[in-house]
This record gives sequence, structure tokens and C-alpha cells, in this order.
Amino acid sequence: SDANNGGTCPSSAKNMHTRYLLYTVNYGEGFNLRRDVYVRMANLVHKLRTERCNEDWILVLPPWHRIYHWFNSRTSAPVPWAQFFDLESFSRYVPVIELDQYINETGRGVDQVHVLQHYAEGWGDGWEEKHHVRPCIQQHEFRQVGSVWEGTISGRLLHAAALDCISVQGTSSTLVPLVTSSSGSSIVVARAETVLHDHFAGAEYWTARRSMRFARTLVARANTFRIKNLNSTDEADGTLVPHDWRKQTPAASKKVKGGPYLSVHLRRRDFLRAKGDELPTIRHAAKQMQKLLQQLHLDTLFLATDADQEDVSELVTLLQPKCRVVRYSGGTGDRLSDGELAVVDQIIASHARHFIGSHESTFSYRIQDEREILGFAADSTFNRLCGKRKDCQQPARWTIVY
Ligand SMILES: C[C@@H]1O[C@H](OP(=O)(O)OP(=O)(O)OC[C@H]2O[C@@H](n3cnc4c(=O)[nH]c(N)nc43)[C@H](O)[C@@H]2O)[C@@H](O)[C@H](O)[C@@H]1O
Repeated sequence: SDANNGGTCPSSAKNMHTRYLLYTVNYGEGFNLRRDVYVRMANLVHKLRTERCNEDWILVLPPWHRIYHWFNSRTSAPVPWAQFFDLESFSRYVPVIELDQYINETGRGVDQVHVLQHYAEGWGDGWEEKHHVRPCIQQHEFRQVGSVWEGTISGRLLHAAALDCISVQGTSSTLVPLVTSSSGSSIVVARAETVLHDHFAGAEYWTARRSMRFARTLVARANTFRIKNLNSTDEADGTLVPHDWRKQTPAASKKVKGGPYLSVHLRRRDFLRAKGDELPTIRHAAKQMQKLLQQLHLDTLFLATDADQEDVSELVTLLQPKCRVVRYSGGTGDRLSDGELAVVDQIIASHARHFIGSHESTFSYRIQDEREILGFAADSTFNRLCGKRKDCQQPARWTIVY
């Protein structure tokens, strides 16, 4: 792989010891928070590669399995990351392999599992980074069978030689001494979402985030749809990016205009319960969209949503005839999975002239990241639909740094 190692290791380090970092995320977390946990783990592996030159750390990706929101894919077999992402691109930051490849190459054994948890007694006075071996305080995937631990992660059975529970308060870097404390080749960090980012929206965050390109087949689908339905191409919109993300520079993204449409991410379903008054009624959502379309002199709206058909029909009726509402439904012929549909929606939404999302939705956040990477002006990106409060607070502007 041509993953960099921070430039601090001699290029021909001898006797490299291959080490694998596997990780898991809490069952209930959705697609786009899981993507965020990937960035934390990629930053950790990058740090390990920079600090420990004679160790060739490889990040092992847990397949997508029984994702809570993927109603149509609930009974499907675990899905590899390559269905959604371009792993060649990932590997330009840190080497990655799928869990199934790990199993094929090394078997189902791992040396050590660290189950992350919070401190039973809470945070205490003030924040300090720390971690300690503690009694396990929550359920985890592994159980002791004779002298080994057996557990199923993302639908795949693994055997671990040792397991402990670690109370941790800190960032992905806090885990460096932990994962290097044993000499085993493969370490599992379970419940990896327990640690925070080292520097959220710092340069290292953005480097890992930029490496997270979508699978080319899905990008191609989104592009074909943009041409046919939205009069939008990368050439015309100024959104062409170099094939290798490492070649992208802030200066290269000055001419970004975006396609001639407004894109909206309207999150519904379980979010209505979770965020209540922060989400608009359909009528209020339509009003906000109409106002924006008028301000932007646009008559086309791309709608990304998990709303039911009834809500969508109501919205479309309210917006017509002045506005054309366009949705992606997977094209003809082969049926896309819930995850693939989500990705294509995100790609199309991120290429619009203007974007407005839903309050604190990680699905909206990832579209905002994507637009930062493409080089859009912050005003066109960090926007949300208001709920009950008409002058609601707009999203924080986590702008890109190189
Ligand atoms: C209430 C919380 O909400 C959090 O969701 P939130 O941040 O919006 O972000 P996600 O977890 O990505 O969204 C949940 C899922 O809903 C579907 N979905 C949402 N919006 C769209 C859309 O516009 N188009 C398509 N195709 N699919 C959509 C999609 O399957 C996605 O994986 C969850 O992660 C938490 O677990 C929790 O449930």
C-alpha cells in the first residue's frame, strides 16, 4: 500500500511486524455515526504507524450487519465496506482490509479484546485523559468458553485469547499505550465509539475524512442521475476533483458553483421522536423550502429523505407547481440496498448549489463534510430546517483544514 506513515519512519524499516486493529461499534448506532468512528480509528492507526516504525498496523473493517435503520436489508448477510466505499482511496491514508479478508488470511483468532466502557463513577471533577482495567459494567459480544473468549462481531465468529474491560475517558490517542501494551498481533477495540476524536475537524480529521471516497459505481450512478434529472455535471458545476484525494488543494476548489438545484435532507421516522420540536412539520418545511428557492432563483429541489410516502406526497403537493421535486429511487432494473440508496442520496445532495439539512442528523453532517471537501462556500452548506422555533440556531461551521 502507499499509505503514508507521517513521513517520520525510514522508508525501509526492517523486520516489520504486521499488527491488526479490529474494532466494533455499539449495535444501535447508524450508518453515519459509524463512518465517524471509522475516522477516529483511522487516526489512531495513522498515529501508531507514525510512532512505531517497525510495526505495520492495518485497520480491519467490520462489515455492515443488521443496521437498525436498514429495514429492507435486515436479514441480509454482512455487507463489505467496498459496496459503499473506495477502499483504494482509504488505503492512501492507512492500510485497510475487510474483516472477511482478515479471517481468510489469518483465521478467526485474535490475541486481545479490549472492551471500552465509561467509568462507573462518572467523569469525576474536571476532564482528564485516562484509562484503567475495570470490572465489565455492560454486556459485550464475547463469552468465555474454556480458556478462550468467543464472540460474534458484525455477524462473524471470532476467538480471543484474552479479554478485559477498560474504563476510558479520552480520545483515540488515549488508546495508543493500551493497544501497544501487549505484543499480540491482533487487537480488538470493542465499543470504539466510547473514545472521542483527537481534534475534531482538525487537519488529521480532515485527511482521514477526505480519504473516505464513495465506491465508484455509486458515484457513477449519482452522476448519471444528475445529468439526466438535474442538469448537473462536475464540469459545469465546478466540482471536479482529482482522482487521488492527496492531490486536492484548497486553491483548486475556488470555482465551485454546484448544480442548479436546492438540496434538502429531511430526516423523519425515529428522528421525530428523538428531536421532537427541533424538526418542522411538513407544512412548515415546505414554507422554508419555498422561501429558499425564491431567494436562490431556483425551481428544482432534490429531496433526500427517509420520510414515508404520505409525508412526501404532502410536501410535493405543497411545493407544486412552482417547484419540481426530484428524488432518487434507485433507477430501473437492479434494486439498490438501503445503504447504497443512502450513499447516492448523499452524493447528489452534496453537489447542489445550496443545501439545507435536519437538526443534528449525522446524515446531514456527512453531506456538509462532503461539500466542504468539494469547496463550497460555508453559507451554502451549514443550514438546517427550523422546527418550532422559527429563528433556530444554525449548525456549527466545521470548515475544512488541510
Ligand atoms: C435518532 C438517531 O438518529 C441517528 O440518525 P442520523 O444521525 O440522522 O443518521 P443515520 O444514522 O445515517 O440515519 C439513519 C438511516 O436512515 C436512513 N436515511 C435517513 N435519511 C435518509 C435519506 O435522506 N435518504 C436515504 N436514502 N436514507 C436516509 C438511512 O438508512 C440512514 O442510514 C441514528 O444514527 C441514531 O442511531 C439514532 O437512531
